[in-house]
Amino acid sequence: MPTIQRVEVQDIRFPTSRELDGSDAMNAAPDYSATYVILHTDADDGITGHGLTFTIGRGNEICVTAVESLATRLEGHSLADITADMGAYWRELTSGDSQLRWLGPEKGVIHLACSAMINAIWDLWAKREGKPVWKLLADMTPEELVRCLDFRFVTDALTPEEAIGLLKRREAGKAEREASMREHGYPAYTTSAGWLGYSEEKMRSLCREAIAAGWEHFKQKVGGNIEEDRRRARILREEIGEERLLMMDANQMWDVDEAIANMRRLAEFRPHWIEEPTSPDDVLGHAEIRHRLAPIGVATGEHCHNRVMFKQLFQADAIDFCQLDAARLGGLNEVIVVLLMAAKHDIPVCPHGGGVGLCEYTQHISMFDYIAVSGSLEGRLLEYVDHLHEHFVDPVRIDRGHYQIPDAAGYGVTMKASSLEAHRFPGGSAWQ
Ligand SMILES: C[C@H](O)[C@@H](O)[C@@H](O)[C@H](O)C(=O)O
Ligand SMILES: [Mg+2]
Repeated sequence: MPTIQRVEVQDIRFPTSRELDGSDAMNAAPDYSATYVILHTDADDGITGHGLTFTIGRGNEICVTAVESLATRLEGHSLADITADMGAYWRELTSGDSQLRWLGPEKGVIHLACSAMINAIWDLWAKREGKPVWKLLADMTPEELVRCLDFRFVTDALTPEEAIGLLKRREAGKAEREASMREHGYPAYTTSAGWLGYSEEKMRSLCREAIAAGWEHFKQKVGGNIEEDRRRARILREEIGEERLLMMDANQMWDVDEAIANMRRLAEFRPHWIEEPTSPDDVLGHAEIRHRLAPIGVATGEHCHNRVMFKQLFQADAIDFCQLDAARLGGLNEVIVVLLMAAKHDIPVCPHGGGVGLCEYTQHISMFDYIAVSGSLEGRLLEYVDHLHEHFVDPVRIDRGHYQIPDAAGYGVTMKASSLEAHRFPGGSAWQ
């Protein structure tokens, strides 16, 4: 097994704000960006580990600096030593340097940086095993998987022994579920038609294209002027009809009472869920909204920064859908802890997709979740956003609103060298 010799990090940005792709009420004009990590080893097999975390433009350079500050905690480690006890290494990277930990702890820029690095390790590991990450995980025994996890701060909700029990109860049927993923793929919804900055004409034509391509579930951005939200909801319902699902996403715009009042005015459009109705840190606020808005579901997670926050959201019965983020949690290890807690609480996980590379990551997470953790598709939909996939060596493949199982070895976010070159900030040609 090789030794990781060098952590390379790049500031990669895409000028998505020019077309208002990805725009919402809180994030008016994002430039989808990646703090992009490449792990170089001493092996002569040409294999490098690629990981990224997602930001929306300015400040990406801060995240790049955070990776540079953490790099010496990874350089010089052998992959074998890391993977032999990855739970221990995960804790070492996220908490081993108490001065750096002070910047979080386990949240914010420093945790985003850990995420990019940890996911790059998984990519390297899976590429060397010749497997996609979902398969690397699904082929592990419960004990091997649990050894990758750090249960610190969540043992009151989930112990390693319980986690092994949860995984064992899904061992029967794994092969059948894997076969079913290969045949049918994983069901998804699309956010691409509903960005807040899009005109009525653009929304209508994107809805029509999406329906023709087989999409059944749509998400709308809300949280602007409530009359405008209602107008856009009416347009979307006109286009998608009464039967297809419509989700709404307020991107944290409202106070608790405001969220309830506004959603009551949007209820006639029959939203399946309201996403990020308020501050992502307000666990009890989400519980209150959920209680008062039922049967409209409450969803959150793209800004939920660690397993402790998710633990509380589950314990407080605050959410109906867990939208964990592959690049905001501290990489795949922490994602799996959240998948297990969600399974214990019977909360469907519908990961946050989009950005740059998030769909490429989350397909592995949801397929692994189905095969080995939850064993169910009920209430579960992967998010799909139709931007920037052309920059990846192995982009996601969608057929009739379903993600097709990824076959390429690794964690999916290896970008084409030409794309990295063109989008390097500020020198790349996309920024001239
Ligand atoms: C700024 C981003 O595009 C967000 O609007 C996006 O992540 C969104 O919340 C989503 O749920 O996909
Ligand atoms: Mg969202």
